[in-house]
Amino acid sequence: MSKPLFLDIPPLLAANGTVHLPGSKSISNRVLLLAGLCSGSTTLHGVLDSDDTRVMLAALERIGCEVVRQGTTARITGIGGRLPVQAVQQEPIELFLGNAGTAMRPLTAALAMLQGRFLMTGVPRMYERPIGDLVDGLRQLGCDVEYAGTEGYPPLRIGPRALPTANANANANANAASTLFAQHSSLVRVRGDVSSQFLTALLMAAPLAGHTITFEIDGELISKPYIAITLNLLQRFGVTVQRDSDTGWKQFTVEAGAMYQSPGELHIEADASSASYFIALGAIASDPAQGHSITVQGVGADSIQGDIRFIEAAEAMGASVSSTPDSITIQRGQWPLRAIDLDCNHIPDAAMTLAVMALYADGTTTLRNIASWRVKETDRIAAMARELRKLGASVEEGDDYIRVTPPASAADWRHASIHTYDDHRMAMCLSLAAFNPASRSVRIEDPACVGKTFPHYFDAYFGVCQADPAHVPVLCVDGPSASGKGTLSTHLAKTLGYHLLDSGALYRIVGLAARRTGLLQDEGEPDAEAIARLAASLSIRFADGCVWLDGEDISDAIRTEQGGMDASTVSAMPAVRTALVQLQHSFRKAPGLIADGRDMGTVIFPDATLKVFLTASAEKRAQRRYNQLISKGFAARIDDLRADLQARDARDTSRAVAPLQPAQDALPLDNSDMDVKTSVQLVLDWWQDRQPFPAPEAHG
Ligand SMILES: Nc1ncnc2c1ncn2[C@@H]1O[C@H](COP(=O)(O)OP(=O)(O)OP(=O)(O)O)[C@@H](O)[C@H]1O
Ligand SMILES: Nc1ccn([C@@H]2O[C@H](COP(=O)(O)O)[C@@H](O)[C@H]2O)c(=O)n1
Repeated sequence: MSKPLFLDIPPLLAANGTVHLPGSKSISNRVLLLAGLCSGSTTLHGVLDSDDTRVMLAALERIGCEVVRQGTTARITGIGGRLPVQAVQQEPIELFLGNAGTAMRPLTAALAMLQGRFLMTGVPRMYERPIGDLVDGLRQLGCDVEYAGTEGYPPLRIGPRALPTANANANANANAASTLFAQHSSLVRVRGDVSSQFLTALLMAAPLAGHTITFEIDGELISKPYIAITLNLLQRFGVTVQRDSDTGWKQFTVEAGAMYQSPGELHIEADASSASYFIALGAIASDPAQGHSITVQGVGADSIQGDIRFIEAAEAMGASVSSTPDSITIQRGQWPLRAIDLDCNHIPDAAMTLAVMALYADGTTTLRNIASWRVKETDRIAAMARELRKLGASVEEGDDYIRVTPPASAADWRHASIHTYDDHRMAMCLSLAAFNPASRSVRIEDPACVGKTFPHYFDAYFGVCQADPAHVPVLCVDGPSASGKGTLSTHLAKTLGYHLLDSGALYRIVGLAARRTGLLQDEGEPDAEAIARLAASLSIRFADGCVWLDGEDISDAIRTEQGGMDASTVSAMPAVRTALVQLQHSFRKAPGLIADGRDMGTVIFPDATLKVFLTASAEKRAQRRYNQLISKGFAARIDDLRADLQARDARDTSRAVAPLQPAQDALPLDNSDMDVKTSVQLVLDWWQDRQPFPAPEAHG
């Protein structure tokens, strides 16, 4: 199935717990490139695994670096400042960089300094993000960079840099050319007021020039903390950048002879911009009176990232924050939050989070000096204004500011389907709106866009958020054996981003455990109370797509036909059913639950939002089970399977407690002649009909 179209977040109440953040995107992509330009190998720990780092790694491999990845560790063997022979060719190598500004800009600068031909491409939004100032800077250094589409924007065509020899475009001549070049020095003027990534890109590429380069900044340099990260990381790779003695932000010099030197190993700290969502979460929803707090691990007081200063802004709004060198703990301080008026130039990315915190403030919040928002993944000022208005806020926007006034009262909050503009930060920021005092649910469209920097954001978020179970939506799928409940439920859970309860698995586990302990035998009457006590004592875990009993993976052991019959036997015991009720209720957690079984809609979740009673003819079900077993290499006879199914159905339907029957308000679905895709879509349509949001449009 394709990417989920939306994620519906139910009203949330509180937040408490610890979050382990992924590595910083800014640091990951910088050090990946620096490692790729070095000689020898560099082992990087804590590398962010996301869309933006994936395109960088793929590009490095294409230009000749060796990349070995294991989890969050990457070992990069670099090109030693020179393209391998196979990369120096007539036909350009296309490097697709998605919407990753942290890959497009520095890679363009580095490759333009070398002797190859490249076509730098990306997604359509990348072609709307200006790059002209970087290209101008590179051309001042003799680089051959052309626009392959619109003037001033990617895609870009890169050719070999002009070297001061008659026949300069072969690698073999590069040494001689560099010697000549080393006697030169260049002065390059760079605009500093559109994106600091241009200067970052030029500084990172400067050692490749082979001569001294001084960069002079035109206009006020924005996002200085990102330049500070660049300077810090260049230093760790052996490159010292001299700065002017006036402000330190007007002139930067990289001397001839500067060379990248691998630090051998380097640990990447967690992403401070990603921390901002959890800092805000703590400020909004971690009430110290209830003993709640949010702790963010992996980034703290020692961070080199500018967005760490988001803490100061959050404190100004009322958050109570304490830090260690590599962690931050946040609780609610002042409530409601305090409205602020802040110049956000120093925290351009994290400042978006303040715009959503402003929804919970005691007045109007103004965020200034944020013009760079307009040239990010989307026009973030316009996007933020539009989406906050949907929630009921009053928003004023200017070229470089946004002013947010929260909804006047709880009644003024509205259910909103938040469009995310393929911008990860829109999705993550706006998820915080689910703490609204009106208990309105919030829909986040295209939630997978968080993959740009934080692929497991929503798991981390819901892992520390609490909701009133009564507000957590449940979709029940009940029906007889082999009707396709598990298949349908799995697809629904994936599409809706919900948890999954396979209640049949619980009875199968109890059946297996009862048989193993001798409480269930082919002959004689089993002791139901003893089996119920056993059921209550089991340590059951669903993780990594497997079912675990006391640390043993029993996924296959419970799936046999004998397992189904044993489950059916123990499930007819009232005491066993009672023993499993609380465990089943504990699955009802934000953002929602798909519950698969026999009595989900009748007994366990009678208040479910939607109940589906799934059936298919006995012939079809037997045939499906037969196909299922044969495909797994098990011997099976279709007549025996049909008889087993019918025996199981008869026992499930006729038992005294929680018999298999449709809930009164269940919608029947006979999928005898329906494929999986059609039945999934039908149920999703029923689900959508019960939501307060308009039907979503498919996105690309
Ligand atoms: N609509 C459908 N059309 C065709 N095959 C289907 C359909 N739904 C499910 N199947 C297939 O039928 C088999 C049984 O489905 P599944 O295991 O989901 O049923 P179930 O109701 O969960 O069974 P049980 O109650 O025994 O756990 C699977 O191989 C599945 O791929
Ligand atoms: N809510 C439920 C779910 C299952 N059972 C019993 O468990 C048996 C196995 O279930 P599967 O869905 O995994 O096949 C089933 O035959 C039922 O007897 C139940 O009682 N209530």
